[in-house]
Amino acid sequence: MEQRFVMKCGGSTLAALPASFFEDLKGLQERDVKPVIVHGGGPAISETLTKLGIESEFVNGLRKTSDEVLDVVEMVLAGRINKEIVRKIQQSGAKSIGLSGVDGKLIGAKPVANSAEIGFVGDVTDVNVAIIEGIMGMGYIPVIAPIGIDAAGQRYNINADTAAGAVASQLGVERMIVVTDVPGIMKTIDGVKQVLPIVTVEEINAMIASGEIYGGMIPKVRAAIQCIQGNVREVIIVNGDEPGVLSKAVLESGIGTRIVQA
Ligand SMILES: Nc1ncnc2c1ncn2[C@@H]1O[C@H](COP(=O)(O)OP(=O)(O)O)[C@@H](O)[C@H]1O
Ligand SMILES: CC(=O)N[C@@H](CCC(=O)OP(=O)(O)O)C(=O)O
Repeated sequence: MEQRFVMKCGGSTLAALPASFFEDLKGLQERDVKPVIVHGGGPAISETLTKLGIESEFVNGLRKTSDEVLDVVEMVLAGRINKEIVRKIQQSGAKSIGLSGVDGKLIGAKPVANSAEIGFVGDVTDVNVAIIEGIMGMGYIPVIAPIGIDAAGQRYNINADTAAGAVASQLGVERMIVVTDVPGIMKTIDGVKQVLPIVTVEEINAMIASGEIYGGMIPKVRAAIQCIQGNVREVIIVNGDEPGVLSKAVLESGIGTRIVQA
C-alpha cells in the first residue's frame, strides 16, 4: 500500500548529501513509499548575502528579513538550491518537480507575531495539498522551497522546519523525516554525549528550558511537536551522512531520534 512521508532537508547537510542518498530515495519510491521534500538553505543564503554585502541577523533562530534580504532568500532557495535538489533526484533516475510556496499559492502565509521586529518572516496559514498530490500522482517527487505568499501577493521567508511541519500536517502523512547534520537529538548522560533514540514532548520542553536543545534544533522540535499533536504519527531526526539513512528511517527503526506522543 502507498505510504507517504515528508522529508525536510536542512541547508546544513544539503551540499554534502551523497548520490547514494538520492538513490535510496528512488529505491523507496519504487517500493511505493512516496516522498515530498521541503528544503532549507540557510547557510547558502548567508553566504550570498555576505557576497552582496547585505547585513543579516537571526532573532530567536529566524532571519530578520527586509525586502532586500527577501529577494536573496527567494533567489537562493527557489532558484539555486531547489533546482540543485531536483537535478540530483533526476540523476538518480527518479522524476522530480521543484517549486516554491509561491507557485500555485502552494504555501499560504501571514506575518509572524513579531514581524515589526523581524520583517517579512511568515507563518503558514494553509497548504494547497491538491497541487502536491497532483505532482505525486504523476509519479514526480515534489521539491518545495519554503517561501509563502498571502492574499495580497506579499512573499514571506518561512523557516524550512516550520514549512515542512505544516506540509506534513496538512497532507496527513504518517511521518516526517528531518535530515540534518547531527545523528539526532543529543544529550549528555553520566558524562557521555549520546543520541536519544526516542523523546516525548515533555522531555523536549525540559531540554529547551535547560538549554540542552538550542539554536537550529529549536524550530525542528517545535515543528515536530505541532505535527505529532495533529495526525502525523512520528517525526524522526537523522543525519544525512549516514549510509541508507532514509530506508532505515522508513522501513526499520533504531536510527536517529524519534519524536512521538507520550
Ligand atoms: N540537543 C541537540 N542535539 C543535537 N543538535 C543540537 C541540539 N541542540 C542544538 N543542536 C544544534 O542544531 C543543529 C542543527 O540545526 P541547523 O544547523 O539549523 O540545521 P539545518 O540546516 O539542518 O536545519 C546541530 O548542528 C546542532 O548544532
Ligand atoms: C525565517 C528564516 O529564518 N528562514 C530561513 C529559511 C531557510 C531555512 O530554514 O534553512 P535551514 O533549514 O537550512 O535552516 C532562512 O532565511 O535561513
